[in-house]
Amino acid sequence: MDKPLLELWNLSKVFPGVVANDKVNLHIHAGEILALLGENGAGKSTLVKMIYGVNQPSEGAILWQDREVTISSPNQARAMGIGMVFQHFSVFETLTVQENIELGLDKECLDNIDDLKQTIIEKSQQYGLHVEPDRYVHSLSIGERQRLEILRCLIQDVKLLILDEPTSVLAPQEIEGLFAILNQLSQEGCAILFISHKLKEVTSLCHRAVILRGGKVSGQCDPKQETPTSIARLMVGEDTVLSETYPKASGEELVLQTLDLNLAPSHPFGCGLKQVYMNLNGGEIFGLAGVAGNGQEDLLAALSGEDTRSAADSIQWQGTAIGHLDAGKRRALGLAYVPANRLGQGAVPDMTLEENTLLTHAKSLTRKGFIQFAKLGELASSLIQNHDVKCRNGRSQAKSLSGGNLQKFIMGRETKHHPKLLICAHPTWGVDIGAASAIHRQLIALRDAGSAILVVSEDIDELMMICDQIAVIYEGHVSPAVKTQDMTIERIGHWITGGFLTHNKEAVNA
Ligand SMILES: Nc1ncnc2c1ncn2[C@@H]1O[C@H](COP(=O)(O)OP(=O)(O)OP(=O)(O)O)[C@@H](O)[C@H]1O
Repeated sequence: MDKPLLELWNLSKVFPGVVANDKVNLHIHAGEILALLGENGAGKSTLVKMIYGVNQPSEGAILWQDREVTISSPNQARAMGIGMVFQHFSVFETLTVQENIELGLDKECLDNIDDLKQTIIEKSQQYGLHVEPDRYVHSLSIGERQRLEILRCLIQDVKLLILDEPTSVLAPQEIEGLFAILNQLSQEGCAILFISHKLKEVTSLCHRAVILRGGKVSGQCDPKQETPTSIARLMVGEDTVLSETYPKASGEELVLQTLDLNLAPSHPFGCGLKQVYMNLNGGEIFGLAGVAGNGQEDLLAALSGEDTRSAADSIQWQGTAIGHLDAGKRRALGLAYVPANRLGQGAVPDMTLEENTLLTHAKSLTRKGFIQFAKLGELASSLIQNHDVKCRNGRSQAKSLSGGNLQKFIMGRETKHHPKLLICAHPTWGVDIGAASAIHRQLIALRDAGSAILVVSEDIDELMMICDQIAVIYEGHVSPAVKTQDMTIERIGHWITGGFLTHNKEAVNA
């Protein structure tokens, strides 16, 4: 067999107080699709960041095409032919898609492209990525931003493409499209290093899987010979509960209702909201399915109070108009919110976990205007312990946590005081399979304690598992809600592309 394209020899990375990678040996051949698996905090992102030149190893060696190299920056990695799509996007909000791509290309690469705009359009069409070159990034949904990142790598001549959970916000059809591209790239000789918590994807796409545990390689397997469950067992051991079925519930008490909720798009490329009617009942989980970019962000902003442009009486809280109330006033009523964007919106990156706890629990943690630090420390520690958040302690900065661990922390913080309504976007995005089960149980327990819960997710299996009612959002329209036991995956698939619009009246009246 040929020499590997990339080899890691005893590669370690130590952060203050944390050994994130411990003597990792790993190789990948040209054309190979290698999965890198492991629980939240296992060290996957840290490892690939060393390959991409973001982090420098504390010890060990990297061999590229059989020669030892020091990859001192992402620029150097790109020049060598290594591309990476990050879990947290590294795009400039105030620039267009084309400008962002241009910034990521070195001069030599740019000189070889006659017309960048045309190239973007062609690549985008070729790979079904649907990204328009003139759109500003701040107007893109999370799914679209991720597609921009993928496109940016594909425009360069990549020999190794690293993808850190690339499919978490893509719709099923888009995932199929991406996999076709990845298979095509692999056949063309491009190596692919693929981090995912979605084990079904790993068994269908990857040629080999390496499992990390506590920063060390703990095993490897041929995913095509395994099932998602057997791989999960390799990752988390035998005792973790991986999935359950939950009895469906139906709630009586109406907590939040939208009545003809309309909202103009918040940016020129948005779709806004159109005549949205929704009932969120206590003791019930309401799931909203849909492809990213169909108005989910507008809806979440309108319901959480981040956007107060909607008519006051179009959002009712137990019969009182609240459309004009800001997020703080809605929180005071008992609304909690887990946004899609964990770092930046869900938590302030440079603040510690304690400070981030204070942000949404200020009322219970202050007396006469003074912060009760002892109480704050206790609360943050209990969130860390109860939700198995892997970090040093409550004084760790939010940005130092792995993606999944930060999500577990935010979920814990928001559910701590049994909100009357929890609005939750992508609750298990980036979370490992064991932690995802724990979050599902947490949501069900909250429901059973009487809270109303809205879950916005693109993971249809997840919605079918935990929700009591499901509706679909398409271009700012929300379909009628259907009891989960009467809903089918086929129907959701049909509605996701707007299939409910023509039958809307009949469905509502049914
Ligand atoms: N800049 C940093 N400073 C301090 N600790 C860090 C830093 N980056 C990562 N860590 C720690 O290193 C460990 C490994 O984190 P890493 O992000 O590599 O995990 P991961 O396997 O990618 O997890 P996830 O699946 O949640 O994304 C974690 O304990 C994390 O808190």
